[in-house]
Amino acid sequence: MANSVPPAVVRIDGKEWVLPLEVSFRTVLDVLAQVMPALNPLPTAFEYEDEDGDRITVCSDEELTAMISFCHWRNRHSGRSHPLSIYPKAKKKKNKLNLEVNTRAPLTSAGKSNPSSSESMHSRSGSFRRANEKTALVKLISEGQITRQDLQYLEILGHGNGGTVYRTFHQPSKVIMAVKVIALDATQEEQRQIMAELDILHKCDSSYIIGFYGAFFAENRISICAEYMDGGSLDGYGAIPEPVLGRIIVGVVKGLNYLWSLKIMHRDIKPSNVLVNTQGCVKLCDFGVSVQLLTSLTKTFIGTNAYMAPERILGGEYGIHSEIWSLGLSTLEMALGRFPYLPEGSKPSSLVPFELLQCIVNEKPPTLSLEHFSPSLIEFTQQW
Ligand SMILES: Nc1ncnc2c1ncn2[C@@H]1O[C@H](COP(=O)(O)OP(=O)(O)OP(=O)(O)O)[C@@H](O)[C@H]1O
Repeated sequence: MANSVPPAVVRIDGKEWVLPLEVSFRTVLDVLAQVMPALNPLPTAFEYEDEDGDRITVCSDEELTAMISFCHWRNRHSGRSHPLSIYPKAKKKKNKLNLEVNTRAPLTSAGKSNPSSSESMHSRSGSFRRANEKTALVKLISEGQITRQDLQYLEILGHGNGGTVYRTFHQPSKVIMAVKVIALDATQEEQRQIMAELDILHKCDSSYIIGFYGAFFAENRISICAEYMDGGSLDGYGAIPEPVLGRIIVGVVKGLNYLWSLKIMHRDIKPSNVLVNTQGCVKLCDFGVSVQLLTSLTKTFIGTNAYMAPERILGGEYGIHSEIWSLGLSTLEMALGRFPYLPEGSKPSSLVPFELLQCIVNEKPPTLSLEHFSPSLIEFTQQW
């Protein structure tokens, strides 16, 4: 079938190249190296500018697909083939966990070093990434709701208490996303309320919060479509070295601070709800924006949350102090590589034994030893 959309064309060092169908990221890097033979070191990624002039980094086939979607979108709007300039880029070094660590102060949008936020995990490549996601989001929202027919489930990323998360390809936008499918016992009215409450996620705009693409009900299941994080959740990394952990915690605290500024409580802080990607971004997911969704989930939820603060176990009021407890316990778990109340090698199951809850309520909170950790990390984990 003839395609009426002008093809995607890139401009490399003044030369134009019509991107072949099914072009791979590797091929684009090879072409870059051929067109610009003086490049040293060889590029491992490249950049382009989006419609706001933000630089977007491409370092995978998925990101190349997003760039091509952007070219097509721009061509459709202008009605002509609009070459997109791309620029070679050498990638930063990665650490043992494959997380990119930004050791310099991050750059402001004006490109200057910002000393006041030198603790930030959010590197400039993180902001490129965010702009990339923003383009995808704007495109998705302008093209309407996501439906089941648009989704191609690729693999299971994990199972939680309420549902299953799939790495999923959204055909119309060519975006890879994470779709969480939860079986729910909710009436039509409750479903309508959940959708209305989830709407606030469209307004969340922080580099420390997972991007939200949309949600839909099909039969008695809700599918929540969110940004895919290729590093997964932090429950799978074992003991995280302190310099990396420090930066992760900065990201988590910034994410929580952002949610609290919107009067949203997370309500489920734990390592499996902190996601990372290979760009070095740290983002929070699974926070409780929908009261109705939480209510419907408790109808099917069995077990107890092992990260609950003592006052919550005792039926007291939930507040920021309860979130701080869960943050502290999660920090201990990520530092030790095991749930701090349980002996080495074991994981807290969803069905937490009564003795564990008793222990949380009655015993002194666990601590880190000075032998293995810095005084500042120890002090941080004792702020509950
Ligand atoms: N956006 C995402 N990108 C990549 N992986 C994800 C994403 N969201 C979830 N996952 C993976 O799927 C797993 C299951 O997630 P889910 O939210 O269902 O459960 P959980 O947080 O592990 O447990 P619970 O349901 O008890 O909160 C996570 O542990 C994580 O590894």
